[in-house]
Amino acid sequence: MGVGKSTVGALVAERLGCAYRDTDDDIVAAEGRSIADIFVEEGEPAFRALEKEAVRAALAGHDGVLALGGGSVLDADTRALLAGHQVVYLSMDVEEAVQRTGLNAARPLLAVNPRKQWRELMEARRHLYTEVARAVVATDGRTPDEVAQAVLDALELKEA
Ligand SMILES: Nc1ncnc2c1ncn2[C@@H]1O[C@H](COP(=O)(O)OP(=O)(O)O)[C@@H](O)[C@H]1O
Ligand SMILES: O=C(O)C1=C[C@@H](OP(=O)(O)O)[C@@H](O)[C@H](O)C1
Ligand SMILES: [Mg+2]
Repeated sequence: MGVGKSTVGALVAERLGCAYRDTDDDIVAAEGRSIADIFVEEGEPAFRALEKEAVRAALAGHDGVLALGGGSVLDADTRALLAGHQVVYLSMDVEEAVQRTGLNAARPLLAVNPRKQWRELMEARRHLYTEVARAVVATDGRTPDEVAQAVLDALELKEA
């Protein structure tokens, strides 16, 4: 969460001259309400069910760069679907995470004690990110443009 998947995903798509899509945006558009509202009104399991279908639909119907929500890898079927794709795991340390997400209420899982929540989420998820990733790109101290270039380099892709 907050590592720059959405920001860098759009930059990578621009450089490759291909389409960009973000499953969180798809969910918000389909539901007509924010991620935070979905969490509050329906709870996390309901959000995860929407997310699973959003990722499945995007992987089937989109050709280009896809940014996922940070929790999408919690679903085993989603991880299996990702196996055929060029998945990049963007990493950062906790201090960078707190700076990037700040006190932003858009991420309900970090709403209370973001530093502790982020650490705990990463401890639970790190192995899943590593499992699905073809490449790991560290983002600490790098601008979004530098991260986008590092992603292209890691996947050995050339700018269009
Ligand atoms: N490399 C970076 N350096 C500094 N800030 C960044 C970087 N990448 C993204 N950000 C900022 O961090 C915040 C979270 O980025 P976002 O792309 O929404 O992350 P994610 O989709 O992974 O949650 C945004 O305010 C964004 O502008
Ligand atoms: O990691 C998570 O569980 C979440 C990450 C968010 O997306 P970003 O990773 O784009 O912030 C969003 O899907 C939701 O708030 C839950
Ligand atoms: Mg995002």
